[in-house]
Amino acid sequence: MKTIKKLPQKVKGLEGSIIIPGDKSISHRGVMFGSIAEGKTLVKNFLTGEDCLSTIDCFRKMGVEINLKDDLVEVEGKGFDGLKEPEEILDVGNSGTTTRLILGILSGSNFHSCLIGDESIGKRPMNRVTSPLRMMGAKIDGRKEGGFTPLAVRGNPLKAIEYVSPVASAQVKSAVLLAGLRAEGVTSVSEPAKSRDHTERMLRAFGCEVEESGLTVSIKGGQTLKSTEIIVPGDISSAAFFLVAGAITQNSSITLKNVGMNPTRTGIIDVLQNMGAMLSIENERIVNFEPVADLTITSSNLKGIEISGDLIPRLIDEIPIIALLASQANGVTVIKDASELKVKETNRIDTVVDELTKLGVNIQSTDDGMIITGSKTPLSGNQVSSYGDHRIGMMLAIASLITNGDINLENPEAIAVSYPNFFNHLEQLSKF
Ligand SMILES: O=C(O)C1=C[C@@H](OP(=O)(O)O)[C@@H](O)[C@H](O)C1
Ligand SMILES: C=C(OP(=O)(O)O)C(=O)O
Repeated sequence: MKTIKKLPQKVKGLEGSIIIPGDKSISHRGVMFGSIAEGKTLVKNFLTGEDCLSTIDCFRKMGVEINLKDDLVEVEGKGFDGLKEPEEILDVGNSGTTTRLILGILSGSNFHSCLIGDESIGKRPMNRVTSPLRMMGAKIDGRKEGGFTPLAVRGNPLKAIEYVSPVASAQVKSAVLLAGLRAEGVTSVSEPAKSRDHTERMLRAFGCEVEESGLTVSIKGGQTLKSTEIIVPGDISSAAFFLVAGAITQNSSITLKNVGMNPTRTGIIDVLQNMGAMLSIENERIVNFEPVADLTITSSNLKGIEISGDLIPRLIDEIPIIALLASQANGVTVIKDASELKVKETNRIDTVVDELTKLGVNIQSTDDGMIITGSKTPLSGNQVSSYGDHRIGMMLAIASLITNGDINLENPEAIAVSYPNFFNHLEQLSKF
C-alpha cells in the first residue's frame, strides 16, 4: 500500500538555525575503512540514515563488531584479513555507495559473498565497477553478466591496473582504490573530471599513502589501515534543500551550521552565488581532514544560468533541488552534461521534470539534463511522488513551501535514506 503525506502549506517565511546532520559519503567510509583497519575506530556525528545503516549491517554480517549509540559508532576493526565469510546475503538496501565500494573490498577478500539490494538498486549499473575489478582479477557473477544485483563475489588475489574511467564517479574511483589496497603493485584511477575525494582524504587519515596528480589517483597495494577517530561534517547535499528553501521563500533568513565545504562538493554554493543568492559563509574551519562552515541564506532575487561541464560532479546530487531553485529565477536555466542523473535512485531527469511539471513549472527534459524557464509565480498544488527517491521527496517538500493549495506526497518515507529528521527541521524553521 502507498503511503501519502500531506506536505506543509505555503509558509510566511523561514527563520532560525539548524545543525545539518552528518555527511552520508563520509559516514559510509568511516564504517567501511574502520572495519578493514586494525584497532578501534570511532566515527562521531555519524549519519543514521538508512543507507549508512545498510553499510553497518553488511560489515556486521562479515563478523565486525560495530556499536551504534545515537550518532557515535565504534568499529572494532581486525584488519582486512579479520573479515569473515558472511553466512547471510549482504543487503545493501537502496545504497549505491554501499554496493559499489563494498565490491572493491569483497573482490580481494579470501571468501565468497552475495549482495542484494532493493528494486531501485537492481536497476543501477554495476558494470562500471565490476568491469575494472575483473581486470584486476576479481571473480564477480550476477544478473546480465555481472552488471546488476544480485551479485556473487568469490574473493581472489588481485593485480594492480591503471584504470581510465569513462565517468567522473567517486564510487568507481573508490571501488578500484579499495581493491588496489589488496593488489600487487600500484593501482591508479584517472577520471574525466574530479569527483568527490573523501576516500583519498580518509585513507590518509587511516595512515595510507595516496598519490594525486591532476585527475589521477594512485595507491600502492599491501598497505594496512590503522584505526583512527573520524568527526563527520554536516552533509552539504542535505543542507542544499534548506539553502534553496531560504533563497526561494519570502521573508526568510536561516542559518545552517556545520556544513561540509569540501571543494569537490561545493557546486551548489557556486550555483547560488552565480544566480545572485544572498548567501554568507561564516566560521570556516577544518574539522579532522575536511573543511566546514556555517551558512546563512536570505530570500533572494535570482537569475537563470547555465550549469555544465566540470561543475556537474560537484553538485550531481543537488540537481533535483537546483531545478526547483531555477523555477523561481528570472530567465532560463540550462543544465547539461548531466546524463549520470539517469542512473541514480530514479532516472532523475524524468522524475524531476515529471513532478515539477505537475506543480506548474515550465521545465523540459533534454538528453543530458533539463531546461527550466523561471518565474516568480507561485506553484500549484497536486498529488506528487518521490518514486522512492529521497532527493525527489525532499525537493517536493521544499516546493510545498511556495505552492498554493495542498500537495500530497506519495512515498515520503524514502527521505529517511539520507535525512531522517528532515521534516522536524522543516517544521522548526517554518513560520505560518
Ligand atoms: O561516493 C559517494 O559517496 C557518492 C558518489 C556519487 O555517486 P557517483 O560516484 O555514482 O557519481 C553520489 O551521487 C552519491 O550520492 C555518493
Ligand atoms: C545517488 C545517491 O546515493 P547512492 O548512489 O549511494 O545510492 C544519492 O544519495 O543521491
